[in-house]
Amino acid sequence: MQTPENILKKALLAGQLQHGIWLTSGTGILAEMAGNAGFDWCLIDGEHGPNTVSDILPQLQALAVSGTPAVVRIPNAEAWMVKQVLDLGCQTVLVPMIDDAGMAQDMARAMRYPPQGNRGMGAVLARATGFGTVADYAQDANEQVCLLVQAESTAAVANIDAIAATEGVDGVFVGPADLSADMGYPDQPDHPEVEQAIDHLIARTVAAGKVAGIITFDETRFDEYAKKGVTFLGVGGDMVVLNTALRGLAGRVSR
Ligand SMILES: O=C(O)C(=O)C[C@H](O)[C@@H](O)CO
Repeated sequence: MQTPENILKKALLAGQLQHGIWLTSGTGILAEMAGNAGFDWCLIDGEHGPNTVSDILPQLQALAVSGTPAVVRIPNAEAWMVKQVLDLGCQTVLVPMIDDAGMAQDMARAMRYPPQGNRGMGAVLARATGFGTVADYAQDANEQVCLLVQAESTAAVANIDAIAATEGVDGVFVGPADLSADMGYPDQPDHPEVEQAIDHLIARTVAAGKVAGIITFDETRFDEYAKKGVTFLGVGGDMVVLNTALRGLAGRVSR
């Protein structure tokens, strides 16, 4: 058994637009459904979804069966959280609220084994190596992991060039909701000043040769972001889609 190739990282680094869905149900059954739906990736959200590592495992297993690459967003920029999800077998990690290059570098180091980083050795005990089946995991893992950091504050806007230039950061994901709140426009990601900041973050990330990402639930904006250079494009959330569909059906049949 070989270290699995991170096909999502390969596609993103090749500049291929990859559409994905946020998973916040916390269940393997929804992960299985989303994994078989046809998205390029599915993100298990540990920040805003009820997803502990015990909840993440069955979702990773369901996505592995579907063949859809998994991404895990950890709740906070903590090295121990990175270690847990990588050892679970996740290869692409999204880290929220990265404000400067120092934070980005800490996460880049947590993602990789020495000498590039300080990820603890122990995957031989874990699902990432098939519990010791993958012989060369320690040699191959650094190349296959993918770190996406979130720029979603005024500090991140000021520091975007240093964040994007950080070695070991593969991409920068813009968080419109948190960015708008930090700019003083909560729940107004479409505010002109927020839009300007979003465009700046995307442009500087692309200029640095890194993967640019964002999420929007507005289907009319997918092409716009793609034209700006976004390749890691979130297009919705599982529970929002389900809630909308349920309420729509109920509304059509209610007396
Ligand atoms: O700040 C944001 O926007 C994000 O980080 C994405 C959100 O968490 C996502 O759930 C959509 O609102």
